[in-house]
This record gives sequence, C-alpha cells and structure tokens, in this order.
Amino acid sequence: MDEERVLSAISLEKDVDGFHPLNVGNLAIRGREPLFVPCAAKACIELLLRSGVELLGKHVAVIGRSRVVGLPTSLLLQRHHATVSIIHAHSENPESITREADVVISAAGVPNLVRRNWLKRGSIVIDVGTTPIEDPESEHGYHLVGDVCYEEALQVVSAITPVPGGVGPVTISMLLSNTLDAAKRACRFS
Ligand SMILES: NC(=O)C1=CN([C@@H]2O[C@H](COP(=O)(O)OP(=O)(O)OC[C@H]3O[C@@H](n4cnc5c(N)ncnc54)[C@H](OP(=O)(O)O)[C@@H]3O)[C@@H](O)[C@H]2O)C=CC1
Ligand SMILES: Nc1nc(=O)c2c([nH]1)NC[C@@H]1CN(c3ccc(C(=O)N[C@@H](CCC(=O)O)C(=O)O)cc3)C=[N+]21
Repeated sequence: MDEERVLSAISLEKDVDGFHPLNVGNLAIRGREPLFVPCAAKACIELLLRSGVELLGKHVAVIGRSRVVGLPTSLLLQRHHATVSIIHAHSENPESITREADVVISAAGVPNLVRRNWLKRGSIVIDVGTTPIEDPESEHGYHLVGDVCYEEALQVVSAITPVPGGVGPVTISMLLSNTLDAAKRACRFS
C-alpha cells in the first residue's frame, strides 16, 4: 500500500488524525491554521498548559520525529514560542541535549531510554512511549512501559507523566475532541 496515496485520499474535513499533507503543512506554517492537529501532540501540549507550564522561550527537547507524535509536537511547541531541540535515532549524545532542557517530551518507544542523568533538576517530563512488555501475571498478558525510568526521574524532576495513566488517556480524549469538531463542521454547527 502507498501510504501517501492513502493519506491524500482522506477528506481534509474528516482527517481527525491530522495526517493529511495540507493539515501538516498548515501546522508548520506561521499564520495558517490546520483543521486538525495529531492527537498525541495535542495531548502533550494540553497536559503542559493545563498544569500551568510556561512554554514561551523555554527549551523543550522532543525525542522522536514521527508523523504520529514527534514532528507535530515539535511544530506545535514552536507555535507556543518554545525553543525546540529534536532528537532522533541518529542523534549523537542525546543526553547532553536533554540535560539542558526545561521540558523533555519522549516519544521513541524505547523502554528505559531516559535515565536520571539525562534530566535537569526541576525539569518537566512528558513520557509518550507505550511499549507492551509480556507479562503473564497481568489480565491481558502484557503491561505497558514508557521511555523514561520513572523511579529515577522522580528523584530530579518537578513533574512527570506516568505510564500507564499519563499521556495515553489524554490522547484518546483529543481524538474524541477532533471527531466532535469534525461532526460539528459537517452539520454546520460551527
Ligand atoms: N501515549 C500515547 O498516547 C501515544 C503513544 N505512542 C507511543 O509513542 C512511541 C513512539 O510512537 P511513534 O512516534 O509512532 O513511533 P515511531 O517508531 O514511528 O518513531 C519513533 C521515533 O523515535 C526515534 N527513536 C527511536 N529510537 C531512538 C533512540 N534510541 N534515541 C532517540 N530517538 C529514537 C526515531 O528516530 P528516527 O526518525 O531516526 O527513526 C523516530 O523518530 C511508541 O511507544 C508508541 O506506542 C504513540 C502515540 C500516542
Ligand atoms: N495515528 C495514530 N495516533 C495515535 O495516537 C497512535 C497511533 N496512531 N498508533 C498507536 C499509538 C499508541 N497509542 C496509544 C494511545 C493511548 C494509550 C492508552 O491510553 N493507554 C493506557 C493504558 C492501556 C493499557 O493498559 O492497555 C494508559 O496509558 O493509561 C496507549 C497507546 C496511540 N497511538
């Protein structure tokens, strides 16, 4: 299947994942408004804003650059005037970048990637990673782990989202919110 052809075939007005090239382009361009922003990226910003975290001028390190999370999150952060560092699988010394960051958003899908010595004291961590780990003890035969060593991070950070019970449920809320917006537009309620 050609991913680009599939994405371009989705009607702009129904693109609740925010994957259509026009929605991505409008998110990237200042002064333009996308119809939809990808849910996980929206969830990260929503968590920060609702917790009273100031983004203007702050250094935010984003680990990951995917269409689903990393890229739209870094674009959205720039719309809030944060200074954004983007870390990916080829980045050298990622810890030297995250150690300078006021906020670290990790979306690599690599358990235990972010250790205590990757984080500045008092920084804020948003852990997007959700990797299923086989666990015969649990109800579904697996449990989810994030990218961040939670117990280690707790010793230095001022706030952190857990996995499970952190970004995941907020992402689902954002999908519902985007879907409601799409329905309202279709019914000309807004
Ligand atoms: N909680 C939630 O609501 C959501 C959770 N997720 C979870 O977030 C994680 C990421 O998802 P997704 O973006 O779709 O995954 P992808 O595999 O598409 O992207 C992973 C990104 O992380 C980078 N990366 C991989 N390994 C490393 C590393 N060792 N160091 C630095 N960067 C690295 C990759 O770099 P490169 O580009 O160079 O390959 C890539 O940009 C997954 O665990 C997924 O399940 C996703 C969406 C929502
Ligand atoms: N276009 C697209 N957008 C996505 O947002 C997207 C995607 N593709 N592909 C897959 C990943 C993964 N993802 C999760 C969302 C919520 C939870 C979630 O809510 N998890 C619960 C726990 C659930 C459990 O324990 O099984 C929690 O974190 O508390 C997890 C993972 C979205 N993703």
